[in-house]
Amino acid sequence: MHADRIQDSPRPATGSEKAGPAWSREEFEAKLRERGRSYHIHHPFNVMLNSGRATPEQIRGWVANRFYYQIAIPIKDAAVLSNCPDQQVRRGWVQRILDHDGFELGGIKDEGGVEAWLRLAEAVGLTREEVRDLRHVVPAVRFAVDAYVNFARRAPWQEAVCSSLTELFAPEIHKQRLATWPEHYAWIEPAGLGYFRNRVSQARRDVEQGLAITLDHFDTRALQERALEILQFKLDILWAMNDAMATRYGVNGA
Ligand SMILES: O=C(O)c1cc(C(=O)O)c2c(n1)C(=O)C(=O)c1cc(C(=O)O)[nH]c1-2
Repeated sequence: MHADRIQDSPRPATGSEKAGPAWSREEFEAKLRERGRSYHIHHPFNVMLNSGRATPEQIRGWVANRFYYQIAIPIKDAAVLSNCPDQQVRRGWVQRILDHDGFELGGIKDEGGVEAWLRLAEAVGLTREEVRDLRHVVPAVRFAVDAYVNFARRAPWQEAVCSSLTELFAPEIHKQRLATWPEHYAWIEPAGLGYFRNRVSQARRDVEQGLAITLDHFDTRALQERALEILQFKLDILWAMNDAMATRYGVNGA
């Protein structure tokens, strides 16, 4: 992981000649998207889950461990808000907290993503209690997730925004689950997959905002390279979570 380098390195010089000229917005966006090659969609543990080779125990292990990520996301987003002096950005960003924590306002009620994840947990045969008390969360998953929250607390808010850009690649992984799980895991109640359905459109909207901020802020070559490093740090967090789950629950061969 690159956490130490990201958190403790000095800020890069802006406009440094050594770094070369800034990439155009299109080139920069393409470089960010290229990093999708190290998204956890390619991790052997995830490939196992989505190709139908996982046992119920492995699926339960994944759902229970991922819950720790789910509850960390709104805390991470609150950290971004707390560091951000731009009202317009906060107005957009606050939606992410509502997406996960839910809300009840003017007669409209949305239970939110954390609740949807608990429904997924029940659909795969876990109790809400054993998920909420985090008894199944393996230490390295906890450390990886905590590294993300701590980064968002300590980094300039634009860097924390940039670190959310793994969401560029998330609609694909959610769509993959929706396409493969009902066929491979008929024992899972389909209503339990609602979380993945909701996230396809929510992630697209998140990415629109996160990408616009990143393309605007990281506008020298040195800053653009730093943005790539931050994105890689976050990709590594997701990869490390999968490594930890693979170690605990095993990976079945093809
Ligand atoms: O299931 C996944 O593979 C996956 C990955 C990611 C991601 O790329 O960080 C997120 C989500 N799901 C997700 O559901 C979600 O709400 C989310 C928020 C964020 C973020 O960094 O702010 N990432 C993700």
